[in-house]
Amino acid sequence: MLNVGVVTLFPEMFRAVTEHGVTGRAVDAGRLAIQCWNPRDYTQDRHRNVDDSPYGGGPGMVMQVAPVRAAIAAARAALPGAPVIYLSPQGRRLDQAGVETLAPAARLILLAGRYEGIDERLIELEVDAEWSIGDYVLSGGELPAMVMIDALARRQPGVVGDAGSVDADSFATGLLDYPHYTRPESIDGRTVPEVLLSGDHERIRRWRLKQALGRTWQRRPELIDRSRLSAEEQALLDEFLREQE
Ligand SMILES: NC(=O)c1ccc(NCc2ccccc2N2CCOCC2)nc1
Repeated sequence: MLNVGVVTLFPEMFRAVTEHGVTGRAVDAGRLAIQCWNPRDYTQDRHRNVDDSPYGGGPGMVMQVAPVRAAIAAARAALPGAPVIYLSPQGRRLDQAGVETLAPAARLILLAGRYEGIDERLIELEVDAEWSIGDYVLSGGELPAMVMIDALARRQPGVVGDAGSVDADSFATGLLDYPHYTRPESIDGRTVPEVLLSGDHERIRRWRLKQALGRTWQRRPELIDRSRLSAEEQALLDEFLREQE
């Protein structure tokens, strides 16, 4: 059971993961819980202000400490011991290995920033880890939080139907995915590779591994350390590359 507390000004956004697909079913099955805490509910002023002008000037506004800190405190009360993760461009780059390190956590609190960011003292006082989903700037931390929730939910037992499919997930193998096909057998004259119609499961396994290795070598060679490939993998990659010549 993965229990996630999210501190966000836009709780409605998280219906994207709680009401749809694999993550929506995980919520229904009680394998995933997402509860949002809105800093605006912890403001003391009539205008429910959560931002203010930046010291030192410059464009935009900065999220104030007090309302965010109070929302985090409420989340901590509901999720004792949960680490607080801040999604930001300054964070550690999230990859599948990073997902694996986070997956064992039963409880997490995710902090989604808006405006130009959050007062640095909030990060010093409350944040345990900063993570980034990639080197690009978004309008808020909500989509990165949902990316992390989805990736972590898939690692929870029973969330993804066929457990095998998670292990075979590309990146779970450290490789890109092999090509997938389904009916009809021919589309605009393009047919399905006959090996996939052969029923020969060993041949199909080898073909898929060859495709994964070849595509990874061609598109993301840095993901492959040839010295760590098995003899079979080396042979399949060579065969793929020969066929490409
Ligand atoms: N790569 C990521 O994981 C990622 C995460 C969040 C994010 N944005 C929210 C945010 C969070 C923290 C600091 C600044 C900001 N931004 C607020 C809007 O202005 C730009 C800076 N963007 C990209």
